[in-house]
This record gives sequence, C-alpha cells and structure tokens, in this order.
Amino acid sequence: MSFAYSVTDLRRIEREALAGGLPLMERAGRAAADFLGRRLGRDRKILILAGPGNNGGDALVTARYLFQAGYLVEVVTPALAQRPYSGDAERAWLGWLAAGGQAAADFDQTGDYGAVVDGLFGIGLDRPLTGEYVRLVERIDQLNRPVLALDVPSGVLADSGAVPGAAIRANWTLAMLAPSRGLFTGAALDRVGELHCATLGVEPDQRGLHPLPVLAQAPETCRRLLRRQDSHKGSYGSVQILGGNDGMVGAALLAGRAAVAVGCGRVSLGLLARNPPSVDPLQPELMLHGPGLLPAGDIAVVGPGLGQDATARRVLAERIEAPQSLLLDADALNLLAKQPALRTALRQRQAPTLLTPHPTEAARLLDCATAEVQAQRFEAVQKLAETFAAIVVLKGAGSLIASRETCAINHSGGPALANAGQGDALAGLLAGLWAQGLAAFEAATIAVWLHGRCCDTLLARQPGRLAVSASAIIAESVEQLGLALEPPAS
Ligand SMILES: NC(=O)C1=CN([C@@H]2O[C@H](COP(=O)(O)OP(=O)(O)OC[C@H]3O[C@@H](n4cnc5c(N)ncnc54)[C@H](O)[C@@H]3O)[C@@H](O)[C@H]2O)[C@@H](O)CC1
Ligand SMILES: Nc1ncnc2c1ncn2[C@@H]1O[C@H](COP(=O)(O)OP(=O)(O)O)[C@@H](O)[C@H]1O
Ligand SMILES: [K+]
Repeated sequence: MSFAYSVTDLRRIEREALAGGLPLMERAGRAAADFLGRRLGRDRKILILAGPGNNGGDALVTARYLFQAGYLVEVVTPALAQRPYSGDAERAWLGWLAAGGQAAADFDQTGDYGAVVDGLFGIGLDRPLTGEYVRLVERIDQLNRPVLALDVPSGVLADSGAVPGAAIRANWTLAMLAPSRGLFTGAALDRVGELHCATLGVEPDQRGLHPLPVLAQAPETCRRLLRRQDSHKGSYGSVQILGGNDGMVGAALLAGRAAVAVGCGRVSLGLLARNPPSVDPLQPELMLHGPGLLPAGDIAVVGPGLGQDATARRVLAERIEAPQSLLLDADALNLLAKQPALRTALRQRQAPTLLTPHPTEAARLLDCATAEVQAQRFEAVQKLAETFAAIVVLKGAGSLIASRETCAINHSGGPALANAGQGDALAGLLAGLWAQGLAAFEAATIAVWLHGRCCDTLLARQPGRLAVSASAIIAESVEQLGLALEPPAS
C-alpha cells in the first residue's frame, strides 16, 4: 500500500528531516540525475529549468550531478534577474557555479535537447503560473521532448491536483520524499505522466500525519470476503435496487447484474417504469418487481435510472426513512440537492449512508459550480461526508473515497470509463460487496478499485481501445475480484 500526503504534511516531513541534518536537496538532485542517467545517453544535451524556490534548488543540484557525470547541460533560470536564491537553493546555485556551470534566462527553441528537467515550481506553488512562466511552459510543450518534473509538474497545485492555468506536461514525475496527494486526482493526472518517488532516505514518522492510502492494488480488506464452508445465500446479504424509470431500465439492470457478479446473496430490482420487463434474460437471477412490491434488503440502492418524477421522490423519501443501509446515486442525489427536507432526513439517519456523486452531482449537493468541486476535490468530498454523515465517493479521474475521518484515493481505471452506465455498474458492485458484511468504507474502496482495475485489464488485453462498456466491466469483475482474493505471493 502506498500513501499520498497533503502539502501541510509534506512540509512537516521536510522540516523534521532537515532538523535531523539530512541533506535533502543534495539527495533530491542526485536522485533526479540518476533517474535521467538511467534513461539517457551522455551524448544528449539536457535542458534544465530552475525556478525561484527550492524546486529550482533541486534542479540546480540535478544539473551539477549530470554535468559532472559528463552530460551536456543547459540551465535556464528565468527568475534569477528578479530574485536571488536563498537558503538551500542559494547553496545549490553557488555549487552549480563552482562546478563551472552557467545559466541563461532563456533557451533555444530549435535546440536538440534529449530531455527537459522541470524544476520551476514544486509544492510551493499556490496560484496559477503567470507571465514569463506561462510562455516558458508553452514553449516547452512545443519542444516536444521528454520531460522529467521534479516533485510536481510546474503549474499543478500539489495539494489539490487542480491545474488552474498553464502547466508542464511531464513524461515522468519524480516526487521527492513522498508524493503529494494532488498528483493522484483530477486535472493533474493529465500532467504527471509516469509517477516515481525518491524517498531521499527518509521514513516519515507517521505520528501527527494524515497519510492517504492510494489504491493501486487490491485493498487487503478484500480478503474479508472469503467464505465459510458452512454458509448459505443469506450469509451474503441482499440488495434492493430502486430505479429503472421509463427509458432507463438498463441502468437498474446494470446495477443489479454488477451486484450479482461480485457475489451478493440476493438481488431484487424495484423498477419504476410503466411497462417494466418481468425478467432479465441475461441475468435471470435478478428478481424484478415494481417499487411497491419489493422485498426489503440489507442494502437499498436508490438512483440507477430513477428519474425525478413524483414516484421517484416518494421512493427516495421512503428509503431515507427506512432503517436499512442506503446507497444514493444519480437522480437520487439530484433530488436530494433540490429538496431540503430530504437532506435533513438523510442527516438524521441512524443506518449507514453512502453517496456516489460525480463532480456535477457533488456540485449540486454543495450548491457550487462543478469547477469549484474539481479545484478542491479533497475538501469537497470531505465536506459532503461531514454534511451528510455519510461515506462519499467523489467519482472521476482519481476517485476519492471519504468518511468523516479519512480519505482514500483510487489509482486504477481511466478515461475509458467515461461512458453512460459506468456509474450504475459501480453502484451495483459497491452494494453487492457491502451486502456481504463489509463496512461501507471498505466496500467503497474495494468497489472503486475493482471498477478501475477491470478497465485497466480490459485495455491491457486490447491496447488502444478508447472505451470499455459497463457490461464488459461487470463481466470482468468476476475474474478480477477472484484474483484479488488470492493469497499474497510469499
Ligand atoms: N528545503 C529542501 O531542502 C527541500 C526542498 N525540496 C523541494 O522544494 C520544493 C518546495 O520549495 P519551495 O517551498 O521553495 O517552493 P517552490 O520551489 O515550489 O516555489 C514556490 C516559490 O515561488 C513562489 N510562487 C508561488 N507561486 C508563484 C507564481 N505563480 N509565480 C511566481 N512565483 C510563485 C512562492 O512564493 C514560493 O516561494 C519541493 O517541491 C521540492 O522540489 C525537496 O527537494 C525536499 C528538500
Ligand atoms: N476520466 C476518467 N478516469 C477515471 N475514471 C473515470 C473517468 N471518467 C469516468 N470514470 C469513472 O466511471 C464512472 C462514471 O460514473 P457516472 O459519471 O456516474 O456515470 P453514469 O453515466 O453511469 O451515471 C465513475 O466511477 C467514474 O469515476
Ligand atoms: K517542478
């Protein structure tokens, strides 16, 4: 299991390591030089961009090590004329000069560079790049050379993953000490490239820190799903799915099929459509009813294809009042956003609640713009978890799973999941796992990881595929969950 950190936590790790006398900048520059050294022949010239702060200091140490190893190195320090270096970065600057290095304020757009090192800004950047930095980033883009970003691609906000303006598009990002949480979510994912970490010999003392688990592999909690011999279908829970209004029956079917695929004991659908099917021929295990005749389940899912008519509102209000575990998705969330009385009732529930908004649904619930949610994904998901006393999955690139106490970041899946039906499949996977006795947060982390993992494996089998369907994900989830349950290799 790997972890990501807020900038506040990273500053603390850095402070404590520096107080212990560790030469962090020297190690950071060394790590970056080694990283490039393993990937680039000595005959190639390397362009190094050094910004005004310590990220620039890292870049200058990188330059020195590469230069001393025999590489041709060209250093650009766009801010030097305006602001002298200080502290560790000043020592790095003096070290670079002492090694015989030079710096220019600009680079040659036609230069034949083997690679570019981006040391403009790291975790210190807290606003959009401006002026000369924007032009520099644009010109680096036009160079079209491999870019190694030091710590964070410049222009990406390390704490949030937001990219409020121009930003470096890296092929590799080498995070220093430990990766910042913003590298794993939102717009940052289009800038980071392949993520690596140089721990600089520091093992953070976790006391007082809030590391966020990064779900790159199957969560260990998966193994809680392993079954006793002496068990029966009642041991693996029941899910009722309410939705499937006119024209959207498929959404409820997808959710139901997904719940069956991950092993839920019994799955019933309460369909709101006027002429609902009486059987799903592709998944006859599903029990199809009208919303009024549905047997109670351990978990109710309200939302897939729900619509927003009067029946949808009534069904939602009833389920909020019921003493069952409750998962709300899609139009259930939109109705919630519109109706203060439903929100109040939801907050007062005793049984566990789970919400799975995509960013626009989250924005409606928080009464703000989607862009505001995306600019502050960690705060948004935390606020929803607190406001509704719920476990919340904020979907989209780098989905976040939050309780009031903690937050995990998903690192599987990708844009091939950006198609209608995937939210329904996720809701079904989640409810099907939750019904088997896991805690809501555990079920959510496994489901979100599994959903993305299925996407990754389908793409690996057919590289270049643009999209995968929800049906394909559900079929794949059987095998991938099975693999996740295998004992760890010793
Ligand atoms: N102190 C050390 O020895 C270490 C520093 N490290 C490096 O230091 C970085 C953090 O350094 P800093 O805190 O100096 O921050 P940065 O080097 O990320 O630079 C930010 C500096 O520029 C200013 N700034 C912010 N936004 C700006 C904008 N849009 N336009 C112009 N200026 C802007 C800020 O006021 C700040 O001083 C890390 O990302 C990492 O690369 C790591 O190597 C660990 C060790
Ligand atoms: N670019 C992306 N990267 C990673 N995951 C994505 C991306 N786009 C969509 N997804 C995932 O696909 C699912 C889509 O859910 P949602 O938007 O609710 O779809 P639906 O149309 O089925 O309601 C979510 O789990 C989301 O995280
Ligand atoms: K950088």
